[in-house]
Amino acid sequence: MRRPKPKSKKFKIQSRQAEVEELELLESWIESGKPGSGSNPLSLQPLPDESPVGRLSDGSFSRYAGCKKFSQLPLSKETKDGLAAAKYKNMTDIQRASLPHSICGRDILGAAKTGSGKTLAFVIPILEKLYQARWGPEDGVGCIIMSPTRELAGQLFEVLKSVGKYHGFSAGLLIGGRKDVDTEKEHVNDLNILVCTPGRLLQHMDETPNFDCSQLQVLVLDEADRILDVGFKKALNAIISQLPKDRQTLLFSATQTKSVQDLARLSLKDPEYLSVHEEAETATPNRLQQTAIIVPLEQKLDMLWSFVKAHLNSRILVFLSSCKQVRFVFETFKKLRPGIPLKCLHGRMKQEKRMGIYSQFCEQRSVLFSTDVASRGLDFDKAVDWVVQMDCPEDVAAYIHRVGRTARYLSGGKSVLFLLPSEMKMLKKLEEKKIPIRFIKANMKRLQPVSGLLAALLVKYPNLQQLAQRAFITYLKSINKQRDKEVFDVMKLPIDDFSASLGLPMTPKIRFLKQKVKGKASEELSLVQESTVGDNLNEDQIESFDTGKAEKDRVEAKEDKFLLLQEDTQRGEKVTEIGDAGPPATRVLKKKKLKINVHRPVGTRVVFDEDCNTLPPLAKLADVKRSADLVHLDKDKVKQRFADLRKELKIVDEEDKILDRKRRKEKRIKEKMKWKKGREGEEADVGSEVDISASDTEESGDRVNKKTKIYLDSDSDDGKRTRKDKQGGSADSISLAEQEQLALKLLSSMHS
Ligand SMILES: Nc1ncnc2c1ncn2[C@@H]1O[C@H](COP(=O)(O)OP(=O)(O)OP(=O)(O)O)[C@@H](O)[C@H]1O
Repeated sequence: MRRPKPKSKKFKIQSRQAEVEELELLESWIESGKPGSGSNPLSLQPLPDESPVGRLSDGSFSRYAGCKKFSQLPLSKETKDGLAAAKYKNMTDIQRASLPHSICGRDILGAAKTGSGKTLAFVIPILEKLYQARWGPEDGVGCIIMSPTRELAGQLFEVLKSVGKYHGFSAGLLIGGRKDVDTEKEHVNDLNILVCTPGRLLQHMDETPNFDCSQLQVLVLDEADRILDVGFKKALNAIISQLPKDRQTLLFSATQTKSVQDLARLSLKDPEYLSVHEEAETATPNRLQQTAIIVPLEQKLDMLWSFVKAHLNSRILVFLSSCKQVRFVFETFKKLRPGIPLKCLHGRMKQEKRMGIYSQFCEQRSVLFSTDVASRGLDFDKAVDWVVQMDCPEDVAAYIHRVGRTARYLSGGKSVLFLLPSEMKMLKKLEEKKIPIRFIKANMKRLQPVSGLLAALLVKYPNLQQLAQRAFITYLKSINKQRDKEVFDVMKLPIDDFSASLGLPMTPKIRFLKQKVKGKASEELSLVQESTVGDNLNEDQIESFDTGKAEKDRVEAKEDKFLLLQEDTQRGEKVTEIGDAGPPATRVLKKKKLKINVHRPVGTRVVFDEDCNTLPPLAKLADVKRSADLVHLDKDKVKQRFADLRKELKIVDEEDKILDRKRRKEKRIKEKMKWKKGREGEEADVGSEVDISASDTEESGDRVNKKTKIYLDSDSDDGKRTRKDKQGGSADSISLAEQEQLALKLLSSMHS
């Protein structure tokens, strides 16, 4: 039953100052073991629970913090019942350390190993806060829990529902990719607790009429360092600017931020930094067995395949660096049928599918290929046996979160990290951060090569070839983009072998690599690198397929670029280069270096000049294209540019046709004239008719056929001219009937 609500709203919306005073009173009360005499209503309220440990022992705060069971904490009966129903009895380290502070309303910076129960460490205090404030449906949004990914938000929502089921609060899950945003808009103001991703929350703040967070009591950032990262910076700043500053803020992560700037952004006030495993020997769960293995780039797929085949009874989570990598490995392995269900998860999938895959993987023993979308926070219901990092994580924090998907809470788990010989420095970095990782050598004898099979698959399924090319490009791009240049060096990669290992018949070319190799324009190159770090370039811009022809001239290069860009727009993909005439900005011009050339595809039309010399393809467009040279443009402009270029092409085609027709006409006229002269000769000497045919039957037959054909051609192709000639009644011309008669005569003479 709900307790009666206080009449004045002032009661629950206290100023920060009042809250601090209240906490001081509460603390002094706990310390002295006597209720404070302050006038703050909350301090006079008996705590909801009469737990002897919280109040009646020696009353010390540390003893209060030393409680081991939830039942010992001064929590509401509803929360306790919820915890008991979900079978949570004993607190984990982070819960024991943080709850005594957080339920008193303090800001918390909580850090603890993965799988150590940080979720409850913030779910409990928000329930308690709203409970203490007697929050009701009409009070609107009282708490916001933010998560960097949709899947994690969904998982947090489930925990909240299970632990908070005896409370009367309303809660909603607001995540991107869901179509029912309009329904959400109708109800969002009635919700007390929002579990959301930053993007969706901001969308509601921007679009939902009367969306109101002004009464917010608690803000929680799960995976706080990730949400405070550059990727969410704009969204988060916009959100924070719309939230009241007088609130409690709880930040949790296994790799917590201590950046003063971050804390200032969130207006944290005297936060409690609680890093429960800081002194621990390892930064990762104790039950996690971690190994690293050197795998040359060209053997990674062989190694992964061999690993999967050797662990058919395990639940395996494989991390790759990009969506395209994930898709390629998933699609090809699926066709090769390893003998275990395969699944994939990445950010470009539809939300329902993502959620479906997530729950299927929880239920079924399978292999899940995933990007880092699954690297943080996810608590797969049934333990993941293996975490395989096929591609090296970008830093130690990413490593910790990835391996943290296994060995959660009390369960064990194993992980393996594939390292390229050039990435060995990562091992040192991991060890420096107290990650106990065992370096092992792969047993190459047991390796099952798969590249040959992939090559065959790529021939059979052209779409796989495209996927392979894209996977190739994105991988190299991802390495090139990495900030840690000590570990990641794209120049050290065996590019051709890597391409072959994906089953590609030839190595797609990447201009930026080529230039690096040549060592030309090193200054420009550094600018390219600068501009590509953290920049989501369209990978199709820099990919091409090497047809094996080595020689390319400048014109071809330009044409190729044109063709490539045309392909891109036809596919409707993002094109960020090419543009109008005019001097491009220096920095943008450097991006030109990322472009690569596509060889002219087979079947490209060859144009001849009047002397029958071949013209460079699209020479007429050279000027146009020159002017279109590489400035950063938006998609519409690029489309417009292509429309113009296509028009130009049409004009060129028309001109060619006219020229061709003219030549053919002239030829026909010449032959006709010749034929007429011959006929005159025949008419003059009728007796020679038989002689001619007898002396050179074949030739004459040919000639007749030819003549007949020419006649028919000329009639059909150039009917107008024939009619005109007929009308003109030229002395040289003969009528159609005459010509037919003549042809028949010649034919009958041949037969006879
Ligand atoms: N007090 C507890 N008693 C029993 N199980 C618990 C307790 N607290 C949490 N757990 C369980 O431990 C697992 C991990 O919890 P949780 O997801 O909160 O970890 P986490 O620290 O947030 O991990 P990550 O850093 O990966 O986000 C969950 O399955 C959860 O149900």
